[in-house]
Amino acid sequence: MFLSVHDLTKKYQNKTVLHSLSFDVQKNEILVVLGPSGCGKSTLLSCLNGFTKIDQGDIKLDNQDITEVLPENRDITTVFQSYNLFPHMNVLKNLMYGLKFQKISHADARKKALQMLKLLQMEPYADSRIQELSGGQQQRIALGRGLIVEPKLLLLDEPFSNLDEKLRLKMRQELRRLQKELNMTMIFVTHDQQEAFAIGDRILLMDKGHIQQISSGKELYTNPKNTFVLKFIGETNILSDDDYVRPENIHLTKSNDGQGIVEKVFFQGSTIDYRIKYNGQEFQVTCLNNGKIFAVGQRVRVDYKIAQLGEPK
Ligand SMILES: Nc1ncnc2c1ncn2[C@@H]1O[C@H](COP(=O)(O)OP(=O)(O)OP(=O)(O)O)[C@@H](O)[C@H]1O
Repeated sequence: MFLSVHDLTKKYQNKTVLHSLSFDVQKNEILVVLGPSGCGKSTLLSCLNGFTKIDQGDIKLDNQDITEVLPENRDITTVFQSYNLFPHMNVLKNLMYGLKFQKISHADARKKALQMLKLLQMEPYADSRIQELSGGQQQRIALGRGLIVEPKLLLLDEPFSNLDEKLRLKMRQELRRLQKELNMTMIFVTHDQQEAFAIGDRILLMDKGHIQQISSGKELYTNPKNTFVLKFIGETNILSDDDYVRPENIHLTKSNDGQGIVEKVFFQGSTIDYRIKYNGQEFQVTCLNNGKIFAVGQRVRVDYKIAQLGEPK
């Protein structure tokens, strides 16, 4: 395994915030760390890059035990939500800055920075001042500064959360493109599950410093291991301790003697969400908008197949 984390434990005073985490990351993989606010995502990154000392466990990167290695010698770079760009340097110089600590000539550093600008599709901005760039452009340069040093591992801590929705979607695709072109290994932290699905080869879902599940996004959604995963990922109708049905897996048919009653209609554009009262329980249902929209008070037949926790649907 390229990155191997074993039994990683972190305590602040007497409070354990990371509980014996063990996981691997393959070379050229993007692992997304997902979880609610305060679950320990940033602390985990900080333990990996070495800025936070761990209490227990070990970390191996590319066959080297880096548990006790100083941050600057770990060959790991972190890109943060705040861009941390230098306002007094132009775009090209900001990119070249990352190479300052590598033993390469000024001319080669400049050449590499120009190549990176090309890869980022920002060639016209080489001489621009940082303040002249939009938020998305600044984020792209911050990403470029992390990528240019070609670290063994690139850590990204909610890098797109300052961007508007449209730009965020674009940057997700951009990141995947850059990762493929540069063959990078990345760990990407987010609390946004759509972002996790879009970016991650696999997702490590965490809660209160414990790993709840590590798998592909599809597996996380269709085969949640426990109630936390089930409730955290997507919407769901819980029927009993282990039984549930996802809103899109409920089929409604107009029927005057149907046992379900439409209580609320939420028009979403391409889909329509309904709240249905059926069998003494409220159900959330998502239907494709095929032009036939049920009205509030309509009686409907309700069909679904029950899914069970921990079992493939
Ligand atoms: N320096 C510190 N001293 C004490 N407790 C800390 C410190 N840093 C983090 N914590 C605690 O560790 C836990 C995990 O925090 P962390 O910032 O890693 O969570 P997170 O998942 O990144 O949250 P968010 O999504 O809100 O950024 C929290 O309970 C936090 O209060």
